[in-house]
Amino acid sequence: MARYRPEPEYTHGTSALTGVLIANLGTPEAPTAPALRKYLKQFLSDPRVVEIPRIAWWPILNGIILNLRPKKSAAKYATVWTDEGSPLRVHTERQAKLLAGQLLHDGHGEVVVDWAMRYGQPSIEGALDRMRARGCTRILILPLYPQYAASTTASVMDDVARCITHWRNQPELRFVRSFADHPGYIAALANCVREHWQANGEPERLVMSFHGIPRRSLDLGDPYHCECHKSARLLAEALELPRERWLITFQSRFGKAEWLQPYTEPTLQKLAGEGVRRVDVICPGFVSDCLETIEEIGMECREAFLTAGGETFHYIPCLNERADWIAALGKLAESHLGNWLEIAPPSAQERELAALRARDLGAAR
Ligand SMILES: C=CC1=C(C)c2cc3[nH]c(cc4nc(cc5[nH]c(cc1n2)c(C)c5CCC(=O)O)C(CCC(=O)O)=C4C)c(C)c3C=C
Ligand SMILES: [Fe+2]
Ligand SMILES: [Fe+2]
Repeated sequence: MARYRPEPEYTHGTSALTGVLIANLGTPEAPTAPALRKYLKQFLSDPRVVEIPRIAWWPILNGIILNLRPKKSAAKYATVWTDEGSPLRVHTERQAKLLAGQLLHDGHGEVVVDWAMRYGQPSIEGALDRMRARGCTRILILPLYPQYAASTTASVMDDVARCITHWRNQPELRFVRSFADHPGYIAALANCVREHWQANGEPERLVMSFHGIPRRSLDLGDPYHCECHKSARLLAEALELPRERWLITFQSRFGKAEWLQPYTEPTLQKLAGEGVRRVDVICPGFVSDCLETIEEIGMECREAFLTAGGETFHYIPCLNERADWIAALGKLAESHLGNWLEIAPPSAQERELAALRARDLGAAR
């Protein structure tokens, strides 16, 4: 096959459309050891995620991790799995559909919205191919990671670049790098906390737990740690919380190396030991509930806090499908779409011509 493949459909300049591609991490197909093995193999083979030289990492990954972890992780996934599937996948799909509705509501009905996962299905490659087939020549990539990290955001960017390497007619691309300080995102988080407190009363401490990364990444210049601190500070400011009532922690440590500190679970145990009776935990780095929030925070950390002498533990859910968050997501997308929104969508006649050309091209091949 030619290195640069023929375009599947002929798209003429004037029939070009604008698209938004929502991307998230990805999740196994089922809460089973074989599905986990496949997922973890792809995930943990990404050099953006594990920055250990291949020669040293392969034997550990294939010899130890992929033999032990799938079974253990599958059991954890089984505790959060729903009739519709993995929570992360369910929320991401719903968010993409709601974003399409929001853009329509905001008067941008001609924008194509699709969604994909960095690992597993639906893949970024498949989504980009679908968008190309629909005539998108301008694509905004919107990773659902509020804070930039090389292991997440940059990995999405790498994969998009890899996917279009073989395209002849490449799209114009834009990326949302991060939205850690986006006013709509912060306001939605604050509303979520306030509503929780109106219904359940206030805790002694609000713990803001973010997914960790290796400490070494921070030393090498990854801005993730800084962006987490910014989001947390802005959320505390929006809630008018005095400094002594909130704290930042990092969860989901993987392996033996040092990760960003302080760690979530030991901090909760320490708080209980110091006599703090009620904590609320929120995970502002995740916009969708998933294994790491429902199971790790809502189950494991709850247990750890209560066992250490704490009395009341509330996990405040992620933004998920909240209307204020979807409206913020719409604003975020619109601000990055910018002048693309001013380009007139193709007319019915232009679409018809493009379809005819595609047919002719198909016949000519
Ligand atoms: C091995 C290193 C890992 C790094 C670095 C890492 C960074 C990172 N991850 C998220 C978001 C999520 N991670 C999730 C699960 C998960 N993460 C790791 C490892 C690293 N993450 C593993 C091995 C797993 C799988 C579960 C397990 O076996 O423990 C999830 C949940 C996915 C789901 O299906 O529900 C999310 C979301 C961020 C934001 C991040 C860096 C900032
Ligand atoms: Fe992770
Ligand atoms: Fe975890």
